[in-house]
Amino acid sequence: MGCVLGREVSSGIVSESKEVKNSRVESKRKVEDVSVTKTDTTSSVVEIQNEETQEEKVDGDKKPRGERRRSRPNYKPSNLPGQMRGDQVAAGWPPWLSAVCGEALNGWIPRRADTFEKIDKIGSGTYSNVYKARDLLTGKVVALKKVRFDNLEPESVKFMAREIIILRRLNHPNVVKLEGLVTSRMSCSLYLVFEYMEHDLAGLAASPAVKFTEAQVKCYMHQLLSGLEHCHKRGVLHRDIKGSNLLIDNEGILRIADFGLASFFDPNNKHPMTSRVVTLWYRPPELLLGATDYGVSIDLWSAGCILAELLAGKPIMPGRTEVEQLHKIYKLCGSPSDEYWKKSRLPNATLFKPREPYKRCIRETFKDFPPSSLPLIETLLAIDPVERQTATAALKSEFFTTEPYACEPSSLPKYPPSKEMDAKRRDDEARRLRAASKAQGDAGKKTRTRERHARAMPAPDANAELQSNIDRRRLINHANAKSKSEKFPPPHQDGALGYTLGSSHHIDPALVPPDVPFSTTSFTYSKEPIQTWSGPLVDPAGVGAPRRKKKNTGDARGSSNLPTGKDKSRDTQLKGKKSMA
Ligand SMILES: Nc1ncnc2c1ncn2[C@@H]1O[C@H](COP(=O)(O)OP(=O)(O)OP(=O)(O)O)[C@@H](O)[C@H]1O
Repeated sequence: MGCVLGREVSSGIVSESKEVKNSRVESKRKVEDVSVTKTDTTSSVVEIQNEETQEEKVDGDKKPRGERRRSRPNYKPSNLPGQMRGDQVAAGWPPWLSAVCGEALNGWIPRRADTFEKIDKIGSGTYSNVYKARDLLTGKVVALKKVRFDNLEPESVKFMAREIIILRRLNHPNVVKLEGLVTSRMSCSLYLVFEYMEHDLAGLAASPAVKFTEAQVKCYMHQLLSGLEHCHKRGVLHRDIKGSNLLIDNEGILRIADFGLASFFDPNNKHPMTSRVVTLWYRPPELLLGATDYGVSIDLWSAGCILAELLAGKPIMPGRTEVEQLHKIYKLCGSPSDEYWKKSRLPNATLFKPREPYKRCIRETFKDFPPSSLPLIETLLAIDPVERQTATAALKSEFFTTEPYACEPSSLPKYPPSKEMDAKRRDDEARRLRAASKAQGDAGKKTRTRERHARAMPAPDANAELQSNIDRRRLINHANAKSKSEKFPPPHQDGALGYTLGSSHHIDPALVPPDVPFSTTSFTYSKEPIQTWSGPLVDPAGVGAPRRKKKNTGDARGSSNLPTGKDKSRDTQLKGKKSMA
């Protein structure tokens, strides 16, 4: 049975068992800002429990999967003394979880699955499914994020652990709050319990019925920057700020969610971190250029993209590939100054330095925006990360201190459900209708543009093009778990996990869009098979074939051996092959 322990569970945020209370766990370092309540409960059986039970039955008499695969419980922040770990297991936590994030479990006992009633599936992420559910102890509607362990690897477990540890360090009205964890001593499944949020900003922005006023944009941006300010003050970088990760409730409160890519950082004790984070459209230039030494400015860039997007009514830089993304950035924000190239020493600088500098044209492009927004956009979208300043500084900018002031969250309209998932459903429905009407000779062109701009390509898909130095084992492991590995950058490339940096990016010229005027002589060209995170090795014969030279067109500057139409279609096929696997 899923919940073998069958002990008392909490009704609220946290519950505390006798055992935990009496143990040394209690006397050890407490996670900040966690209130502890004690409740006695009974339980009733619901669907979630069945799911969990099934999983454990599959494992039969073997150890739970989490335990079996816990080959390297070496996640530093959680290396609890054995006694404490024992106490946590006695309190009902599975050993594998205690091993990787014991610190974050202190003061909590696991909630039982049978104390929740699943209502609906509301989202599905890279490594999780999210359900709307009712907490049977409180009657409150919550969101349950079920972490998928179908492809359990120590790395995935560590990333999940990091998310939990980070979430428990944060406590702010504009940051989603982890209210508890559902698991049991014998279970290898895990649900994160969150307050239920009805909307997300991407869904609202994509809704044809919604057009934000300046005061409303200020209200959302103020909340976003306040949440970011809190994260940054607590040494947390979010690393995936985008509309679909900004949840909004019916009271207009915005909370930053999805800390799956977040990491701790300490400006005084820097470690190299992976540059393969942040969804492409919101990714700052330094990450595209391979920076591994970065800080809060990466989140501020994303916030700048969101501010401009809310005012423009559509994403401002919807690149399809990393190269195209960088090109869009250069066209809007200008290319880096010589001084910046020199001081930044970015790994991909020589690959992406344009032959001619690009002029910055933010003010011209956004001339219809409220004048007070332009200095803030200029700051947040500065090419040099240092110039982006901080969330605290942004909150003091004239955008927020001039009329019309930010409206009160409670005065925001009550929107119908508008999750990104709802937008997807709308798109699917529109597509279905279009297909039907096309058959009658009427292709609904109007909705198409909006639909195409409505969602950012997730970081994983966008990144797939540049993965070449990934070890084969991970590659095969991830072939069936689309984009998961991108969500979980390899720990050996992420200083946040205490590993040293590993491979660097290899750029395949075949993947450069034809309108990008970078010097292709600076692209490395390899006959080695392209490896990606999201699929198997491609046919080396196809990849290594010599390319024909092609004349540059459009605004491309200088000669290029960028792919021809034929090359491109072959590359597209190759890419298709990769992602299909
Ligand atoms: N507290 C919540 N209330 C309501 N819906 C939520 C909540 N948390 C998450 N969701 C929904 O579930 C989706 C996936 O959640 P989340 O982004 O945390 O998972 P993920 O696996 O990290 O996803 P991704 O790969 O998209 O980053 C969200 O886009 C959102 O629509």
